[in-house]
Amino acid sequence: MTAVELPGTVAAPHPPDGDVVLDVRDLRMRYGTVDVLHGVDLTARRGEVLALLGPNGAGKTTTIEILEGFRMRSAGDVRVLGVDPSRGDERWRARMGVVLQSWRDHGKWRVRELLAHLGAFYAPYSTDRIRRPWPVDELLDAVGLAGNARKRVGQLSGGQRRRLDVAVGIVGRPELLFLDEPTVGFDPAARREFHELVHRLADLDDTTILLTTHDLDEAEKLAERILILAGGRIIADGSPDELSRRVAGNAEIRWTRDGERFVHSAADATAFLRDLFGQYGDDVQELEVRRPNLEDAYMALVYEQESGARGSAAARAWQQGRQA
Ligand SMILES: Nc1ncnc2c1ncn2[C@@H]1O[C@H](COP(=O)(O)OP(=O)(O)OP(=O)(O)O)[C@@H](O)[C@H]1O
Repeated sequence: MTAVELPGTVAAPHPPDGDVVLDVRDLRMRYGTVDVLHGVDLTARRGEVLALLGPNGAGKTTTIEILEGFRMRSAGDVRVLGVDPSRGDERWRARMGVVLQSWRDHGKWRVRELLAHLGAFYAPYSTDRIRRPWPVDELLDAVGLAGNARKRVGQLSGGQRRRLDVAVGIVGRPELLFLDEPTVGFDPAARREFHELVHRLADLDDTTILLTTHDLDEAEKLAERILILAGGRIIADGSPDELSRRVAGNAEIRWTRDGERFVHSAADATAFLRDLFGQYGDDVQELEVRRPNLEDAYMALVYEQESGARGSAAARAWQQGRQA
């Protein structure tokens, strides 16, 4: 049967595609009288890594908490692993992993025992394809906590504690993993190891990962798709390269000649360099070409959204003033 869209209806039917892990249409959230999400649309497929970016207070945590089933949405159509999160049961929950921003209080437990204990909850949900839970020693190795297995949780450093949070999130071998600012407090080596772990989960285990971060460099390294949430909507959805190209700014070219420094901004860097070398040849030294990156794209898109919102708020205020 073909679905017919009636005038006035918005929600399209969810596609019967086993590969679609997240399917969100027109998600809305209101706290009291304040609308935070105005109609968020997003989809994710099996094995995709998505980074959800946006300014403070944009609604990233709210969105993730709704998808996890922790928070009830105000409106919209949401399917997570084919299920409406407000109706998810234990079997559904066992297929998801969550690493929240806040710490849980497991202070007196020892690391190894805690993971073994939590892992036991997942054993009944083991399948032929996915053996649950993740064996504790392998898991400790994977998150870089093997040397701290006997420590009490309360004795861990901030970064070690965050690694434990990640271990708790993945002990059930989730098909879908939510990571809310996962690397806050990580030193550079821990951050790199964590990035390898994320690639391993996505590539080898086909885990779909939705993460939030304010570290755009991390987003660029980890995610094949970037979603920018601003003004209560997803204002951009694409690969880091696609987003950078969308706000195609000029390339910045730096060089020195006879000990003097030069900086030039050019729309067509290749043509400019051809001319530069044609004119000065070997005298051009210490050449650097910097193209717009994800950070430039993010700043431009969020600025555009915010100045548009300020513009329309001013227009509304002006209109109301005229009507008063
Ligand atoms: N329980 C709540 N009750 C009322 N308002 C809330 C509640 N939780 C969040 N908010 C508000 O909703 C908005 C979105 O918050 P949220 O934590 O989802 O944003 P975020 O994008 O995750 O921010 P950050 O980057 O700072 O972590 C904020 O204005 C926040 O104050």
